[in-house]
Amino acid sequence: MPFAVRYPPSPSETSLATSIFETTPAKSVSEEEAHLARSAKWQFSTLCASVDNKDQYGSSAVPIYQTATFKGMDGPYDYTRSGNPTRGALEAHLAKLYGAHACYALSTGMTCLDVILRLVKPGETVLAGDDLYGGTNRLLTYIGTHGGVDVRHVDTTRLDELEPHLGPGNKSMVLLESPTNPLLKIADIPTICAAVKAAAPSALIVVDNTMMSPYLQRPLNLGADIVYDSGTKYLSGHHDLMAGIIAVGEPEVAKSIAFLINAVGCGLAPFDCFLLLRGIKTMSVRMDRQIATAELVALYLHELGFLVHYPGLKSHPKRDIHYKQATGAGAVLSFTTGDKSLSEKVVGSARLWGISVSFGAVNSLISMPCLMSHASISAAVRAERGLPEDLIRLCVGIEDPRDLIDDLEHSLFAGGAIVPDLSHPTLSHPRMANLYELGREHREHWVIERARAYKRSLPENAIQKLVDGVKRGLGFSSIPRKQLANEITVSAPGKVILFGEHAVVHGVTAIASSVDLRCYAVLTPRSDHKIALEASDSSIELEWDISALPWNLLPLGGDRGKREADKELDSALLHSIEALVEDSNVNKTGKGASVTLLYTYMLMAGNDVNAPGVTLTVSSTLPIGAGLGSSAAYSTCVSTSLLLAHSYIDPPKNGFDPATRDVVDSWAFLCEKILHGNPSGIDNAVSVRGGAVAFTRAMGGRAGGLEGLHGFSSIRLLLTNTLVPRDTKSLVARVSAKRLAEPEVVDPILKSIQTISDEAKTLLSGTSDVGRQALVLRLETLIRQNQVYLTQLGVSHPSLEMIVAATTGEPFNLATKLTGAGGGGCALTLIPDGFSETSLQALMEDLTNLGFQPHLTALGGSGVGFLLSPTSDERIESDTGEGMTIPKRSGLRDAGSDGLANWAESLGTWVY
Ligand SMILES: Nc1ncnc2c1ncn2[C@@H]1O[C@H](COP(=O)(O)OP(=O)(O)OP(=O)(O)O)[C@@H](O)[C@H]1O
Ligand SMILES: C[C@@](O)(CCO)CC(=O)[O-]
Repeated sequence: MPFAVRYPPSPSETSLATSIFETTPAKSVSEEEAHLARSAKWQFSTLCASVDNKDQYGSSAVPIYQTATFKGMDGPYDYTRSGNPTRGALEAHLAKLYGAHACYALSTGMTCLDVILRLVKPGETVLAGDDLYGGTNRLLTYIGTHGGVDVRHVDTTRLDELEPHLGPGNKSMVLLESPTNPLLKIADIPTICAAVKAAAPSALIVVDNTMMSPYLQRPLNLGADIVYDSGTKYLSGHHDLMAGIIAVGEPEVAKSIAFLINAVGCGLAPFDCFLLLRGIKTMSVRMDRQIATAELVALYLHELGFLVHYPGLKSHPKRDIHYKQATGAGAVLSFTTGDKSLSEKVVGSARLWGISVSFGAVNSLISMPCLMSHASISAAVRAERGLPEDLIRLCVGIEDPRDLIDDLEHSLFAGGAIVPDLSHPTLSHPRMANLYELGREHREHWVIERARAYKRSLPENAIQKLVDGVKRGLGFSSIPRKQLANEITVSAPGKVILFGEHAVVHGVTAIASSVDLRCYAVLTPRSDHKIALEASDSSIELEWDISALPWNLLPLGGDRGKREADKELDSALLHSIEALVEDSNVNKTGKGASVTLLYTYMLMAGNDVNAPGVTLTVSSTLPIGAGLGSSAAYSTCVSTSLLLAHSYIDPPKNGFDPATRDVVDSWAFLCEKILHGNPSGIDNAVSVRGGAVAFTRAMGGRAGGLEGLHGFSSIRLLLTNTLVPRDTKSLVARVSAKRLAEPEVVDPILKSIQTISDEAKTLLSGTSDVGRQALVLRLETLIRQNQVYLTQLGVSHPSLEMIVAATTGEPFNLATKLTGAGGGGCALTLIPDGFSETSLQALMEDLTNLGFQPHLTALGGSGVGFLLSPTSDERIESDTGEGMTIPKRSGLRDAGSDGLANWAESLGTWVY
């Protein structure tokens, strides 16, 4: 017996204070067994309504045992903190609903998380989501900073983001939620549970099921160990009490939870248990109505052209996964208007929808998560986690859907988000006898008709553009389509970071240089009004109808005449493009590359009523995802070619002038935000401008800095690719999460890296009077120090450590660190001037034998390049003897990685 306490009676004991309540004569064993067999098949609503109550006076409702203590020594109860009959009845009832070994009723949903987190010991890891309720985030941050727990925020709806954090030796707790709140992202719970258990058998999987309740989803059956649910929401349904539920599948875990609840004293008070029991009886009936109305509200907003997050909508990218694990879409949805102040006006105009936090009650609620439920998460972290500031959350109650849609329509109209469509036959909406008596199709028809009487409010010129765009897309426009006259051929280099990766994201200076590996791209005109992407390295061949792109979500307002890119991504447009690309059968590389191309194309086309159809063909000598800035080189190529195609910049005759480079850089940075999440901007800065730089990101009102370094190019570096794939976006997010959780550990590391970069900057500025040999020795020391700090930041990898060991030990005695985001990818080794060729060959052979790919790189070199005056296209004779043009894109496709640089040179004159 591990704990010397008396537990509250467990539901499996069906004790329910039998000795206190039992009055009716005992049934025969066979009669009781037959009843149990039949009741095991009861439907959920029957289970909700039938509370097992054996009151001594036959009371219909479970009595409230409003007492702190119980007399005597032998009864099942002594003190209400440890157990109470009203709570016992509630817990037994909940265990049936959750299909749990045991359920516990606590004072709030947050208390549940607090108790569960006490199962984690200092040094262990908690993997939590990145779309989280603000209160959850607050408590996790606290246990991260005060409990010595390694709390990491990753997108737990994505297995590939979770997996790198799991390991058999890494005792962890994984917190899942599906759908997430408030973005309604879906995690494939059974698949994630199975993968977590396979990779880390000792991990405890915890699911916050509040958005679904046991009516729609029972995660213990899907592989979870512990489930919690804020009883304040659907279970109680009336917003008149606070409660939390923990449901557990295994007796051992149940014992620990019971111990903690008793020790802390956070069991639910008897009166609240009574209220919660009462609420549960009507849960499925309430929720049926709430879900049916939520579906109508989601459809209504979708029809109006808003980006709506709701798993019940056909457009939800993970709708199928959701319905495999849950039986309904729930009654919470969210949408964006495209503008924060517009959203505030809409929310402020609501009357029937109460402006309030929380959800699940019979009354409908409207809120702006960034200002309310998620306000305790800083704006920067919200942005990092992709929570749009203009997001409106709707929590649908049981009011009549006609009134709810009426009030929402009024709010959207009063807030300026929609305007009446004067061409629509009627703006009056005759009330239907009873919407719920109509079949689903009729209900949806009512909603769609209603939405069609309005349209999203756009400034006049934007409406004209939209109309033109639609006409063009449908092909009955008289507007002649613009076509690119020629192919546009561009290239851009990758980069190597010598000092300061990751720290640079947080405002520390980093030192980097372009490398002799490049991405090449050809933008080819096409006449079928499509946009296509071909990437031969990654076998991508995709195309989209330009008219099928989500033009209605193009951000409005702002100065669309300006050439520079916006500073921030428009989340509504981005999500919609992601959903479009999600449908194509393509890997992660292809998805990122496609979303980047389409997003950039659309934003630029927003200024051009007549955007041309194009195919972008890319190929790269850079390894993708290896820390050498392949994404920045790709981003620079996409930006430059599209800027030229949309006539934002002129074809450079004598090379790119600084102002044009700034324009290209601003777009490349926006592309990097799509691919990276939270890039510092160093990779695109180097790719666009070439050469070597000291880069400091502009942050918190402080101006950034970009300084050319001229003592750099003669340094020889060996780059060794571990061939371990990884994702910059999640590594950057991991460091941010660590900083959030452990600022006292991370901030001093950042400070030390700043000192390293400061010294390196002086050494490499070309003005340092330190002798060459001393300079190289000093750089080697700085490289070793930087690697230690990167390891402490958690971004090294066993493969990188192997390279460090192979290069730093005898006989080579070199200095090595990871470069770029780490977690695999590449290591860089400084090759001092006197290092013999024989030793270098031996070293490269050793590294190759270890399974790595070493590459001696030349540093510095040109930034973005443009093929100026192409030699006449290669011509070949066809069978008929007629000349046929071989487009450059075929040359690019066929050149192969090794032949790319030669192919590019053979084309003609490049300017940079
Ligand atoms: N040649 C290419 N073709 C298509 N997409 C590419 C190409 N090069 C890069 N990308 C895009 O960039 C992504 C790789 O970006 P990621 O930031 O993970 O790696 P990296 O840029 O090589 O490393 P780092 O940012 O650490 O230097 C790919 O998944 C893909 O979407
Ligand atoms: C890891 C990082 O510092 C470098 C990636 O090449 C991220 C960035 O600066 O954007």
